[in-house]
Amino acid sequence: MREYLLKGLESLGLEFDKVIIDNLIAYAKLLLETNKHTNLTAIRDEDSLIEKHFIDSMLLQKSISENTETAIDIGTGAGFPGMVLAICNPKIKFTLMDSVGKKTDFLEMVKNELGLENVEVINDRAEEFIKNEKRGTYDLGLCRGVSKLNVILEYMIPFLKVDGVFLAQKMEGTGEENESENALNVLDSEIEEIYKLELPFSSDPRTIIKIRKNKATNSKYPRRTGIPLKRPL
Ligand SMILES: C[S@@+](CC[C@H](N)C(=O)[O-])C[C@H]1O[C@@H](n2cnc3c(N)ncnc32)[C@H](O)[C@@H]1O
Repeated sequence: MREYLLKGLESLGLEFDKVIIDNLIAYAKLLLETNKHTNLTAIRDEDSLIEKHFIDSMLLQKSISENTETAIDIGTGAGFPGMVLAICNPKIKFTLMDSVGKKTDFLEMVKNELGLENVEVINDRAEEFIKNEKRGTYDLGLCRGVSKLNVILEYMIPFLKVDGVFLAQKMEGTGEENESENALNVLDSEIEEIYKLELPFSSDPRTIIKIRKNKATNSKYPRRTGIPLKRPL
């Protein structure tokens, strides 16, 4: 598992010290172990887990600005991409949020086992947690596999500081950016870059959409819990 991870990182041009690699491996082992009795991910094979969850999360690493102090991962599930990036970036404070308790219980266990002081785990929905004085407080937003772009924009943009960045991970060719024009306008945000990338072993294509928040968000967003999904902007 370690060799496979190191080979993947090398092909992305990334290098981390031994403590970080040890933590990533310990996290992967905890996930494989916990997944035997609690369903956290459908990926059970070690190499696929490393490529499709760990390396996939690290595709974002080079897009994280050096000035980033705070990050939020909405719908982090078993910690992708947020827990991986928290381990790789110990100086950034990460909030890892999910509405499903068994997932946040697992992340709390990983945080404690690895002694990760830069990680806060929250069991809540984005539309509720925003009420906790968290509006406009994050430099970086992360979200993978939660919903369509026009839905997750409404969850995410209110959390970001003005000038903050949302790095949305998408499968290639969904064209969701075309359906998101209204959401981007209403939330005073714009697409700055679209990166087309590949996973190193399977060559599966991946897209990262870099979105910048330009102005403070109107306090009516996000709308009530469930509405962003039911009636996307
Ligand atoms: C398909 S999983 C993706 C998990 C992880 N990001 C990944 O890529 O492996 C989507 C997750 O988003 C969470 N979720 C969906 N809507 C949410 C919301 N409004 N607030 C917080 N979490 C949400 C679900 O509980 C679920 O764990």
